[in-house]
Amino acid sequence: MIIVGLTGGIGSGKSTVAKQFHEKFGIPTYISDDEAKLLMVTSKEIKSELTALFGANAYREGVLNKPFISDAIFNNKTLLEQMNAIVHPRVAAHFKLWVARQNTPYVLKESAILFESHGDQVCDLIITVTLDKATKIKRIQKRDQSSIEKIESIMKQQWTDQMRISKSDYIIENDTMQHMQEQVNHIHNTILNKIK
Ligand SMILES: CC(C)(COP(=O)(O)OP(=O)(O)OC[C@H]1O[C@@H](n2cnc3c(N)ncnc32)[C@H](O)[C@@H]1O)[C@@H](O)C(=O)NCCC(=O)NCCS
Ligand SMILES: Nc1ncnc2c1ncn2[C@@H]1O[C@H](COP(=O)(O)OP(=O)(O)OP(=O)(O)O)[C@@H](O)[C@H]1O
Repeated sequence: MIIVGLTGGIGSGKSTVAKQFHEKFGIPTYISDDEAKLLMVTSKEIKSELTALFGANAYREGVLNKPFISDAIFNNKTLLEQMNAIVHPRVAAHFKLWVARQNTPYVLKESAILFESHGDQVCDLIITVTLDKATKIKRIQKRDQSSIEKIESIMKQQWTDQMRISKSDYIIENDTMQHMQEQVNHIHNTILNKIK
């Protein structure tokens, strides 16, 4: 079995693309952000280390205090890196266990920060989802009413599309659903042929 990384900046459409691979072709998809968030509330070690890093406000009644953490990290690279150093090694270990349970020709590991977190090192192939900045912002705001300032501060902490593209095997331009689906079909068939 091979591991295919699926990355792209905030709002590029990674989750939507991952859903296509899963629903159309039954490819197991590991959504790193969802798994990270789950581990951040279920792992005693992560909870205590995040509480030591951010203080008692990190959690409210056992629930991650997202607005507080978001405000703290997205304008503070050092703090972001400290949080990542607590969370990401645990996500990597969890991913390894998950992969061992799968039984398909390939699996997808979806992460906005695949390269930044060095998750690309366990991937055999990498797909980057691209989209122009203005459309990304429009779609994010429609999805979750984030402010432009918040979106821009997150974008600044992530790699650019150019950097991702230079290290990727396949690119999906997510301009329209139909175009995206055509590219997903093509890439799925190409990967299957490659590993035959
Ligand atoms: C910081 C948190 C609490 C902010 O939550 P909030 O609901 O305000 O924002 P949301 O989760 O929608 O994140 C918005 C976007 O930020 C980006 N993002 C999230 N975590 C990170 C990170 N560690 N580094 C860079 N970008 C990130 C993603 O593109 C994400 O879609 C939350 O994102 C979180 O718990 N992040 C840690 C988990 C993680 O590292 N995920 C990244 C992929 S593994
Ligand atoms: N081709 C498309 N046409 C129109 N809307 C789309 C398309 N692809 C995705 N979207 C919408 O754009 C928004 C962002 O997509 P999605 O949540 O998949 O992005 P993401 O890259 O996973 O984002 P994040 O990094 O923030 O988690 C969603 O509301 C989604 O429904």
